[in-house]
Amino acid sequence: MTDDYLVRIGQLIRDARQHRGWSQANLGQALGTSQSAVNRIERGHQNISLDMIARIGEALDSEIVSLGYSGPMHLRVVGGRRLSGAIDVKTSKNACVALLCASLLNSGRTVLRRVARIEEVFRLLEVLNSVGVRTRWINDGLDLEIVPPAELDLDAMDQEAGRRTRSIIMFLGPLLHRMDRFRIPYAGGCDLGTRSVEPHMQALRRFGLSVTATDGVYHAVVDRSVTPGRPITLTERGDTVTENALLAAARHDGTTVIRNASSNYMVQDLCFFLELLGVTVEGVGTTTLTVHGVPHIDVDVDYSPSEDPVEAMSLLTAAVVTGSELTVRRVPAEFLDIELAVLEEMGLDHDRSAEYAADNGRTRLVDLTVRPSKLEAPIDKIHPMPFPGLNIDNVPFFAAIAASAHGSTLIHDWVYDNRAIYLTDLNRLGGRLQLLDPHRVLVEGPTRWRASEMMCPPALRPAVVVLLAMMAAEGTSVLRNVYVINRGYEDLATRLNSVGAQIEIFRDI
Ligand SMILES: CC(=O)N[C@H]1[C@@H](OP(=O)(O)OP(=O)(O)OC[C@H]2O[C@@H](n3ccc(=O)[nH]c3=O)[C@H](O)[C@@H]2O)O[C@H](CO)[C@@H](O)[C@@H]1O
Ligand SMILES: C=C(OP(=O)(O)O)C(=O)O
Repeated sequence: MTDDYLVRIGQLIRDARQHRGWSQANLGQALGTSQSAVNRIERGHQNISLDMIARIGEALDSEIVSLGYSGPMHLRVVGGRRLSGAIDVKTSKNACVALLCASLLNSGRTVLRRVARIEEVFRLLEVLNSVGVRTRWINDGLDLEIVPPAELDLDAMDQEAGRRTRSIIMFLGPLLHRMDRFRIPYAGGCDLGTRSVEPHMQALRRFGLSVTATDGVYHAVVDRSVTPGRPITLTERGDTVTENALLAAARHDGTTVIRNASSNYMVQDLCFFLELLGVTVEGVGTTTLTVHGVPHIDVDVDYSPSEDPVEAMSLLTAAVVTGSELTVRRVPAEFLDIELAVLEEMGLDHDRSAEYAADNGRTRLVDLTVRPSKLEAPIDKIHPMPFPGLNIDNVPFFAAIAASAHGSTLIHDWVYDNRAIYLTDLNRLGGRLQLLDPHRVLVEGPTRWRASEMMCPPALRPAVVVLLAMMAAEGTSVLRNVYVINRGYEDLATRLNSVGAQIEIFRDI
């Protein structure tokens, strides 16, 4: 291997080690070697065999390099290019995964229109297929047809696929109506620090579900003599917990009141879908949902999930950081109200079209044209709140936007333990972000972005933010192992290229 390769491999190893939170000594110990040997490897001063690379990858739980086409996908970004034209927002990951789980309530055929072809959906489809649900892409791969079997074979479940998504937790609500005992794997998803499932258990206990967790598996038992009775008050106004409670209430023979419910976009999509299944949901868009369930659902149903506000925010951010004029079409503006108000205060020059209805007939969309603007840092901190507050998943995009603005911006992500930390990866690209504590980042702008080569942070939104900053940086950057981006965005590189970006997809060796 040439010295250059040794240096690059060394950098990848250092990145992977730091992402794991390990010191060189920790890695040395795991490999049965010394800290100084690890130091030499990371600086590219030590010849290293493929076998050693594989061992390091295993120790760090990260594929450093891989052989063959199916290895991790990387992006090579030629930055500093202006974007132009128009780009459409796709349907949301978070509604699609909830609707896939909801299809388990129905004995009939479910068709979901324009489902985003993303890894998170693929994982859930693998799980559904493994337990006997027939799914196929129809209409040239645009739409998804789902037909459940009379009996699910949960013992055959693809545990590996299940463990890679947090959404598997939303099997609990539908399954408790189908069987008295069952097992599902622990919920996974982005590495954002501890994410409690306790609120789910607290809500579903009211439907007679008790769960014990051992060896990576939830063992669920249902006591059918237990019914919710009085209103269920959620201890957290979380999205998936609200969805799980809705899924359980949908086939409960009676009325269930859910208080402190999330009224966020994916919950609304689920409510509209449940209505098509014959379930009545009062209070959609509010924090109290009253569900009139139906014990047996056997209908052929056809639903169009709405557009993704977080993807819309990502595309708007792409325009802002590259100083471009870009039209983002099909933006679910009602779920970006605060974000747009803040951007307006910061000085973003933009136009909105008149509103029009999404294909579900309910969600309101607009086309937004963003123009190059001289942005000022916002006076107040950026912080998320459950809807109708600023969307939790949109907070990371404000780090890139704040870095483009004049002045300092405080970003307070109180929600996740790790997500704000990953934003400091922007410093590798010339950003000036100071981590004040695990939840608060101070961003100084404006930024002269510079190209760099780095690993994707293991969290979806920070990873996209890094990609967007690479698009703004003059020169060629490399972003390695972008599975986490593909988890939530369909063909992002190709679609950004269609409006003027230059991003090449490649794999190792
Ligand atoms: C598949 C899906 O839809 N995923 C979304 C969903 O995940 P999900 O519903 O799984 O979110 P979590 O349950 O992990 O909640 C996110 C975090 O917020 C905290 N929390 C939440 C509500 C609350 O009232 N108080 C509180 O403290 C939780 O403890 C947790 O730390 O919602 C998250 C928060 O919007 C989004 O980032 C995810 O994209
Ligand atoms: C945190 C996210 O997703 P998930 O709940 O699927 O991990 C996200 O969409 O940013």
